[in-house]
Amino acid sequence: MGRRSKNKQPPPEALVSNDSLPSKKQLGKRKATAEDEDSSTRPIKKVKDADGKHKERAAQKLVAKKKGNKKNKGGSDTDGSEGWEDVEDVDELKGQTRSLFNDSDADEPQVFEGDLDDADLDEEDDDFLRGPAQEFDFDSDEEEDENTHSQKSKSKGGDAPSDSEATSDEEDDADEPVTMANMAKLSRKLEARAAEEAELAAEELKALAAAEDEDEDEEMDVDAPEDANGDIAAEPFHLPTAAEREQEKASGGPDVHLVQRRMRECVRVLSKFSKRAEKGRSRSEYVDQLIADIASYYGYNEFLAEKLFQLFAAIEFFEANEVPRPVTIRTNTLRTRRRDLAQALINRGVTLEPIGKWTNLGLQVFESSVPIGATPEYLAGHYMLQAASSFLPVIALSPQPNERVLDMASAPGGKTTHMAALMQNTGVIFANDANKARTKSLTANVHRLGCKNVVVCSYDGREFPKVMGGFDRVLLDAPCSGTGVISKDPSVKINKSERDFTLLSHLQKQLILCAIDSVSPESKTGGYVVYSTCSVTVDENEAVVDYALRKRPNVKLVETGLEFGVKGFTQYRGKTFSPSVSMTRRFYPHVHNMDGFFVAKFKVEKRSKTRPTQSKEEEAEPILVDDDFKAGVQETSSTGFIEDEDQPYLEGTSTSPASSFDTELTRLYMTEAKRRRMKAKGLRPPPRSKPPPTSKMVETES
Ligand SMILES: C[S@@+](CC[C@H](N)C(=O)[O-])C[C@H]1O[C@@H](n2cnc3c(N)ncnc32)[C@H](O)[C@@H]1O
Repeated sequence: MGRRSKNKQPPPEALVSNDSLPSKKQLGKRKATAEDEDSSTRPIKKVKDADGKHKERAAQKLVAKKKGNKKNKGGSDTDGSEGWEDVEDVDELKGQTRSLFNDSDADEPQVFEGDLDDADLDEEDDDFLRGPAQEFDFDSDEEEDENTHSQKSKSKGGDAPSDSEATSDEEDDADEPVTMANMAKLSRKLEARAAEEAELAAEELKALAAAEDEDEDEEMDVDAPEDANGDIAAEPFHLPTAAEREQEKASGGPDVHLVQRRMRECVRVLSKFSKRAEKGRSRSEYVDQLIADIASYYGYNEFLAEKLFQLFAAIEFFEANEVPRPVTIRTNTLRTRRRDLAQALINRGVTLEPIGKWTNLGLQVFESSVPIGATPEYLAGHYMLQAASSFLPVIALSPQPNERVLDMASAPGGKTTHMAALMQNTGVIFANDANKARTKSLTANVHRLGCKNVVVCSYDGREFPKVMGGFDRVLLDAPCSGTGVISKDPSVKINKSERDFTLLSHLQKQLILCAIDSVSPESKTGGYVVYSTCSVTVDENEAVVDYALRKRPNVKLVETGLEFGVKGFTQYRGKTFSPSVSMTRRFYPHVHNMDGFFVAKFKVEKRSKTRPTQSKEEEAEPILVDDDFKAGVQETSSTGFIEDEDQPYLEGTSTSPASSFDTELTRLYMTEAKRRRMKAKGLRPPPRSKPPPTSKMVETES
């Protein structure tokens, strides 16, 4: 029943500047092939090293490669770690794939802007991981950051710099005992030194990579690439023809080593297509082969492999999905303080550390001799087992004490209970979820964590604000495809089709308009909506946000207040979104070591009399809710979009739940009108059999 954590990964990397991408040092080594005897199964991937030292190793390796065997760019390396796919290979693939489309077709994916090597990653966080957790002094919640730094000082204290590196100041510091008084000073020094070191290392890596690239251009015979073991292959690489691919499929698919090599070769060719391509072969043939190999190697259906490859044009995302994300917990400040919780868990044999500077609630669990989901502290509601990414939308929404808040899709309540704590159990949170079965775990969490300001209810989110409205803030953590959480739920790799994305996007568009309409523009303290998903696709994120901006001219995007994350796309594969969409934030497993996530924050203002513009395309777009379409929605209605004629009813919506009877009558009336219109257009109207929502309030108080 409990969850036993054995997670040795670095903590979620949070201190990345908005436009930046991971540098080489972020990437670990992965065992790619060693255990894999059966060519039909893909290799088990393991993180070999996450102790924060890969930067040096990467640099050493580059030096070694440069000095010695330039041909050793493949599955094994020369330092005895046979079978470990080299960090740089993955990185190189990425570097190369980033440029794959530079001179490519018109529908070039807009991926990342900025230079990989410019990423300002705070490797310092990794240094936490080396110190024993028991040394942590969670002195006071107000001084979390200081404590964090002190731990760095402490763990670094035992790890004195080499003579050549240490400045006299640092030598002094190394001897100086850490006290409350000098902790901040020491910590600042250590940080400055670490930043300097990181900068130097990054520069060194850059220089070495550039030199290596040059050497490769000059010396490497492109017709004599290495095989999976890094040796020169007897045969030059040949891109299979369509007939050969068919033949390969018919004979049970290629050997995993061959797939690995082919992926590497395709990336290499695509990065310098005119120089390296086989005569008569097109770029798209290489791209197709690469996507097919990614699909078979990582176990995706080809549709999703292509969709995700278009988004990232790199394989790191796929790699990161093979590794579990860090186990993290959120302190429930309604019951305890983080330092007390940390101490209690440490006493039980749990090894943990603060997640990062951006949250003073989170702890990352590395190892535990007790099931982390069944400790007395867990049962007493001192914490919630919660992915770090799940903190983000609540931080962005920032609910205030005494406000009236709607959590439109809330089960199992990770974010609801976080909001209740931020609101100090004041005001009211309506925690809604369309799936009544899921409200059981929501209710259980609400009780366990001691939230007294939560009303659990179960409506289709699209029934708001007719059910109730006038909220100060609304969180819509929307149902989504889960492409950001593939490491947790690998079934996503094979069970998502194009139709799923189309239907999900429709549902999300419906929900977001209802979320916006549920907010009171007159709220004195708020007037905000946060939209979030655990998906990385543009259809479910920027396209939904942009749609809301077009359909609701009374809302605008505002900054999320999150210090990290990649900017949302303003252009993607021929689509252009509002420039303000760059204020949204994306989070990636391979960049931030947290689940893939998306967060957008809107400010809702008063409605003007002017009608929103509707393009021809939108007018023609019928919103059909398919009976078969579940997508995590088990109890949905099919009311479709709130149309312009809904406005009088929306504007008349009372903030009192008691008015829901009137609005329900209205809804039924509207549904009938809509059914008639759909029939007139030759469309199949949804079934009538939905029970009235007024019966759906769920008891929370025992
Ligand atoms: C991403 S999960 C929410 C997770 C939750 N916010 C948390 O932090 O624990 C999405 C939820 O949306 C619910 N859902 C799906 N369709 C819905 C709809 N039409 N209206 C309201 N909720 C819906 C699902 O049952 C699911 O629990």
